[in-house]
Amino acid sequence: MRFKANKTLYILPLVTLLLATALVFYHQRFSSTVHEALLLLPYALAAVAVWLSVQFSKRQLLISVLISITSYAIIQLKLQQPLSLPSVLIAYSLLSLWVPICLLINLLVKENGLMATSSKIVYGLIALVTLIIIILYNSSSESLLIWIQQYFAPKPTTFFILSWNALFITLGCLIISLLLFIVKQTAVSLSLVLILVTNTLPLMLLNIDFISTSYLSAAMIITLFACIKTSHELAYRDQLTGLLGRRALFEQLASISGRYTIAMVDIDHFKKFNDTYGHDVGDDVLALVAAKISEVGGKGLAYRYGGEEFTLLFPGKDASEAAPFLEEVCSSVANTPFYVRNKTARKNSSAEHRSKGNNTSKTVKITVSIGGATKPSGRIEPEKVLKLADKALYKAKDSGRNQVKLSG
Ligand SMILES: Nc1nc2c(ncn2[C@@H]2O[C@H](COP(=O)(O)OP(=O)(O)OP(=O)(O)O)[C@@H](O)[C@H]2O)c(=O)[nH]1
Repeated sequence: MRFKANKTLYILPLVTLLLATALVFYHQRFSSTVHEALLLLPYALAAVAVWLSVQFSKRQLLISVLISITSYAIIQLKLQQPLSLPSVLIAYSLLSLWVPICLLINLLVKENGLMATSSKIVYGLIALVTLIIIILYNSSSESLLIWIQQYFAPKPTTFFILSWNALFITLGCLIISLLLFIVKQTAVSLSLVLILVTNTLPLMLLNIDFISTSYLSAAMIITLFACIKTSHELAYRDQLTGLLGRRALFEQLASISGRYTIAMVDIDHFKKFNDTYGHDVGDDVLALVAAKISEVGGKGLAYRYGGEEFTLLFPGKDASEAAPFLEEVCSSVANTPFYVRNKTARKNSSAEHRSKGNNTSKTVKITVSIGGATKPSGRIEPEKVLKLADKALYKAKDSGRNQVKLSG
């Protein structure tokens, strides 16, 4: 399922990051009781974030939360002493390696739910990395200390104390997470970028008071936001087409005070199409038509109404103003060829068949009929406007399909 990012995707995470930064600067103003309570905040938020990521079966979010909270606990329990102490130095250096490596493994394996085989591989790899780190930490060997000091020792005299090597690994991870976000543009992929940032800042600027509490609380809030956004998408988006569904349409209609035009769009002879090529090919056609419909101009909003019916909504426009955009949608669908292999070819698509070039792929023309209606003046229920648009749609069907008819 893929949903294009909109502005709301960025606002809450950015506000959270700003608040976390403000907390770093102004935390001294709080009383010691508030201070104590804030130290526990990441744990409380992590508990809720773990619960929600399990509910939504989001392995990437769950692992990110667990890594973030483990990092926070280690910073609080082990790294509140001078880095010049060998055990603190080793703990810091190993943590600065463990966090980006685990986040990278989590990021690189596609999200397929908590119990998918790919997720089990992620759990196994992270467990292995963690085990190696624990063994290294407990080995207390001289050679380990020398190796760490050579490659991953913090730079206590500089502002950013993270070693160059750890920084390079983190930057590599950041670039990959940014690329994934650019491609996917989802709340989850954005949260994975920001979780990496909020985990890295406390390690880079460890000497700044309250930095881990602030930014790792932010990491948890960003995860919670991604979970909530995911649940919202599940409730409002149609999975097959990625369009908003009927619930979103009625909420939008309830919020429009002025005039608007509604158009019902219906695929022609879709039953015959399903019967000839099968339901799966029918689903592909629905997705193709949805993609065309969502390109509508005139600030029209596209929804999947249900089945093979779609709705276009033009706030502030009457039917004559919306008509050119409806005509455009109608001809754009009709002019887009749909490639399909017929039913028998799909069934018999054995290697032998394909090697003989017996792949009977053919082009099918898909058309839609559209009926539009403007909200009449006065207090009119949206359902009544939808009925008028439906009547106009029947007119378009009766007049030979592949055309637009307007009510009245
Ligand atoms: N593949 C697929 N088919 C669907 C889906 N939802 C509804 N349909 C099918 O859409 C078809 C609707 O057919 P009808 O309402 O009889 O209309 P039509 O065949 O499109 O004919 P006209 O509207 O008169 O041009 C039925 O065969 C439904 O099974 C879906 O999500 N996927």
